[in-house]
Amino acid sequence: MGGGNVKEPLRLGRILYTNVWPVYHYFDPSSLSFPATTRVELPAVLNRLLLEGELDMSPVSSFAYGTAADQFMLLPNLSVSADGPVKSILCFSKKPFAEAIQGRIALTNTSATSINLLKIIAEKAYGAKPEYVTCEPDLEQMLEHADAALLIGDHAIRADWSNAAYTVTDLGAEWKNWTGKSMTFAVWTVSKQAAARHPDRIGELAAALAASKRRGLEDLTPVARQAQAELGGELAYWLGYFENLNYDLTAERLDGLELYFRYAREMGLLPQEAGIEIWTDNTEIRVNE
Ligand SMILES: C=C(O[C@@H]1C=C(C(=O)O)C=C[C@H]1O)C(=O)O
Repeated sequence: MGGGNVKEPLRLGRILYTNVWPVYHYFDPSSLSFPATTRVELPAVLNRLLLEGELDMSPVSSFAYGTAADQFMLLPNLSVSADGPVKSILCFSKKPFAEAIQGRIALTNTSATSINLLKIIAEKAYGAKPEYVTCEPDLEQMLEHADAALLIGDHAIRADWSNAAYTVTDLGAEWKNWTGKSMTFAVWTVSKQAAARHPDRIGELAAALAASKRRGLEDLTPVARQAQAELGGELAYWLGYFENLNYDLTAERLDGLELYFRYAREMGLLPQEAGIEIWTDNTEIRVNE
């Protein structure tokens, strides 16, 4: 028997961006056998809420997990990853990328993984020493004061649709060209405390998300139609966008993520080694109360 108060809701987070929709399209928290609340927020907000103990399980920036990996575990086979271009982690510049990143870079305040990925690429791959400023995700304002601007998620997609004049650099593609590896931007992260208190709930939740993802990926058309209805664009764009993303957490994904963590550690962006721990049904010692 799992411990914990049965009336106490499980506090879930969900990323506001479209990129997670294939995982959630057939997920209905009200059909879980236990009460659950959901906060839908930008990644940077979810990162803070999870790290502060305000959420029990949420997809968060993989960088945020890396900052406190000892207190959290990852739900199996879930991520937002790309093996090459990602299409929504985009650096916009007026000059070619290699030149623009020598100057001042405006970083979206909605991200943690991608802003550090850009620092790693700029400094380690290009030997640049840029100046960074953190900004609201508004491309025109960002480029008023900077040589390059990084946007993620729907902010990047919308900016890409309406700003043909800029050089657009896809950081998933940059990472792949440089390292040969995939990049994992977000991971479904559960606090060890919640996993110990409610192992049965976490198991049921992981199964429900896995089932929703399986159905969502089986036929992406309903997901793409909803994205088109809510955000505009072509159906073919959204189908291509979702088909291109990876939602698994295989050995190949972990390999790419571990290299990212290693580089972040080497640059002093991460305070400590981040060992990756995956939740399984029997990870936790179950406390009988
Ligand atoms: C692919 C994406 O992945 C994301 C990037 C994140 C980050 O940079 O911290 C966090 C969550 C994901 O939404 C995207 O937002 O475009």
